[in-house]
Amino acid sequence: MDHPALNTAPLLGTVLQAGKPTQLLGCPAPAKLNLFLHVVGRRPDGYHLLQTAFRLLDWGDTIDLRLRTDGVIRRTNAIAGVAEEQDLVVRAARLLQQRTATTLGADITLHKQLPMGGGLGGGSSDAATTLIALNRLWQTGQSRAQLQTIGLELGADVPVFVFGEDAFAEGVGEQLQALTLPSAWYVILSPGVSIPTAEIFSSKDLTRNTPLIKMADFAASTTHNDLQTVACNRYPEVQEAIDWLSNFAPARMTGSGACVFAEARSEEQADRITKSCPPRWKAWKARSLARHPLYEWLQ
Ligand SMILES: C[C@](O)(CO)[C@H](O)COP(=O)(O)OP(=O)(O)OC[C@H]1O[C@@H](n2ccc(N)nc2=O)[C@H](O)[C@@H]1O
Ligand SMILES: Nc1ncnc2c1ncn2[C@@H]1O[C@H](COP(=O)(O)OP(=O)(O)OP(=O)(O)O)[C@@H](O)[C@H]1O
Repeated sequence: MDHPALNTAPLLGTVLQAGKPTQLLGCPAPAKLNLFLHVVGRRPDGYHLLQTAFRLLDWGDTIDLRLRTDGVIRRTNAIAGVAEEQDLVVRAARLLQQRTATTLGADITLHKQLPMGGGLGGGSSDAATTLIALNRLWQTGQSRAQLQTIGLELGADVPVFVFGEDAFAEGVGEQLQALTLPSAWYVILSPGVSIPTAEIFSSKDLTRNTPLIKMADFAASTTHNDLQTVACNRYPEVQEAIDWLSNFAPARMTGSGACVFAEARSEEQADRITKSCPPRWKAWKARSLARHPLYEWLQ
């Protein structure tokens, strides 16, 4: 498929008398990959302690936000499989409204591109972009750290998108250290199944005792994704996709699946691999993103 370049220049829209934007259109919500994912323990509340490396991609959803002065928050378009009240963009907006006690609201339009239940963090990234962009639209003055804390209430994957850089993560994924990685092209393959994250984490077959590694040691050869074995046993399509992609480059699953990925040697190789993908699956190429496109919107 063509490289789906992520719009990195949201439109500020018309300006109020006070110089404040009334709409932010095309706000990017990039996908992530988990380059590796080790489950190293479990908290008393059932959440798992992880070590993982997050890589941001220049491919994702986009969100339009239009200011409302009546405090109402609503999603303006239908998204198959996600009811408005459950949508992380609506929940993120309501949480920020509540925490900052703003009287403002928003109409939110979500342009969904990322497969759901794909391990690409789509819903989490949508939530993070909503927090960052509404913080600007509503002028609610939250810092990056404050938005990361609010984001964690919505999901373990939300903070890294607010953090806005490739990161080595620990805890449940919220303890983040910036990671400097060389730029790279990836092929991402969706085997056409949607995998609920909770199902994989709650499996009795999941190993939860991978020894801790140091951030400096996370080279692909010494790491793996603990969730992959469980996902492949339950969803054979994931293993098939890994086997196929492994013909070209080392391949593994991202997050709790279902998508799998491999680093390509070049954009040309990524093109060749995506073009030869069997028709029963979808494949995309994507480039690493050094920083979240909205990084500068937070200090
Ligand atoms: C698999 C990853 O995508 C890796 O980045 C994340 O750990 C998942 O993050 P997420 O989708 O934002 O997950 P959440 O919405 O917070 O949690 C979904 C479910 O996954 C399980 N969960 C999630 C994260 C974690 N560290 N331990 C868990 O056990 C919990 O059962 C939770 O009910
Ligand atoms: N804006 C949203 N986009 C996608 N899914 C959403 C959204 N809001 C709520 N959801 C719910 O979250 C579920 C997981 O979707 P998502 O695409 O984020 O999974 P994922 O890529 O596996 O995420 P992660 O890598 O964070 O586990 C969906 O099946 C859907 O029910």
